[in-house]
Amino acid sequence: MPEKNDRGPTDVSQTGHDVAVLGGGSFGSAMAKVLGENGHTVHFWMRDEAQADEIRNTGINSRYMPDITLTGDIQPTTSLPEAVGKAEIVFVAIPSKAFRSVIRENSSEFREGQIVVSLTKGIEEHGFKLMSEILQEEIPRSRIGVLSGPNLAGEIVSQDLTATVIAAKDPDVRRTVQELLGCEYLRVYANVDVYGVELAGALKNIYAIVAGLASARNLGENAKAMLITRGLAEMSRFAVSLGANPMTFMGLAGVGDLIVTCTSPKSRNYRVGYAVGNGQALDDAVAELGQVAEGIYTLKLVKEKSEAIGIYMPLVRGLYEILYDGASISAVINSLMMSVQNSDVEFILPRTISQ
Ligand SMILES: NC(=O)C1=CN([C@@H]2O[C@H](COP(=O)(O)OP(=O)(O)OC[C@H]3O[C@@H](n4cnc5c(N)ncnc54)[C@H](OP(=O)(O)O)[C@@H]3O)[C@@H](O)[C@H]2O)C=CC1
Ligand SMILES: O=C(CO)COP(=O)(O)O
Repeated sequence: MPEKNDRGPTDVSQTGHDVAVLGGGSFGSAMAKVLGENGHTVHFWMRDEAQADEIRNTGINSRYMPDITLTGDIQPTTSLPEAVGKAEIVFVAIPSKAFRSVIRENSSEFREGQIVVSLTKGIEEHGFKLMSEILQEEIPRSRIGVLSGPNLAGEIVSQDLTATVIAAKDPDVRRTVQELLGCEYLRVYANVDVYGVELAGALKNIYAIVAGLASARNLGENAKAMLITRGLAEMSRFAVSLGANPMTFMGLAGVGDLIVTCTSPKSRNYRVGYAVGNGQALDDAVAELGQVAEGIYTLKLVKEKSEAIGIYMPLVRGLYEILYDGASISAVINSLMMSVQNSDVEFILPRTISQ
């Protein structure tokens, strides 16, 4: 007899499903809160016993979400096999650097046909793998989805109106996630371009750092609009060259997420850029943040990859020079402004090839 959730359409028409959230940081907490409020039993895995005890006893995750109480049936655990074993659907909010090792060490716990959704917006250092590709490699018998969009955790836990995107090839995965997460303050839109949605979420972190930096330097509102729009041109050029659908970048996971992280100090990547723009060393800015800013790693990987495949990414190159080569911010800005003037929308008018 197949297990309850092993095959066929998943029945989420009723509330009260068992779900797992892996990762006890800001976003794991935000998603656990939504799922708990939506009436589901949340097996909430984190590696720190003291943190699990605190949430069990008080409903508060004081390190990452000190002002929020998690309500509903939230069951913190430090046993990943227990969380995954009890869950019909698993959401993974582990930073990209640790994503593969956590999944690999526990790969035998995932069941055939189990829905596993990545919430992580990053790229693996070796091999330029996205999280859905890691899931495909490590737990190939699961059904994989990716959630991405303009989703600041701090706003979701305050029930501020939010929209997100579930990307999956399998329509049952899309429908299941829409029904599990959707509520009066959260709308879940669907996409089939898994690679594009996922890559957009990772790439926009780079431009959030750029925008924070520009804001610290008081470059003005026109400059902000220029950076966001040219960031969009650059990230879609790169992603399309790797097989993403350009139209995905017009959606919530593309321009939507770019807008929120490039305009809000609530974004950690923006905050890192802002601190560096004010003269703080990158390492100090990251240490002060105390949470993950995926963009600082993604930047290195995208710079390398874009050079390897010959894709022009002047903002990536300029930010890299500032963060990792000690270039002066004003020199980089000057060089960007004085480079060859080119096409606005290159899907309409191809770029003049000149680096
Ligand atoms: N916060 C947000 O607004 C959003 C975040 N995301 C994405 O979600 C992902 C997670 O980010 P977020 O929750 O914000 O990050 P945080 O920095 O808030 O938390 C990171 C979490 O990951 C855990 N962790 C780190 N390394 C390991 C490991 N080796 N094994 C197990 N757990 C580990 C940390 O545990 P510990 O405390 O024990 O170190 C902590 O619980 C990122 O890719 C981010 O881009 C996506 C949308 C919105
Ligand atoms: O991805 C996010 C919002 O959509 C969160 O951005 P930060 O990681 O920069 O905080």
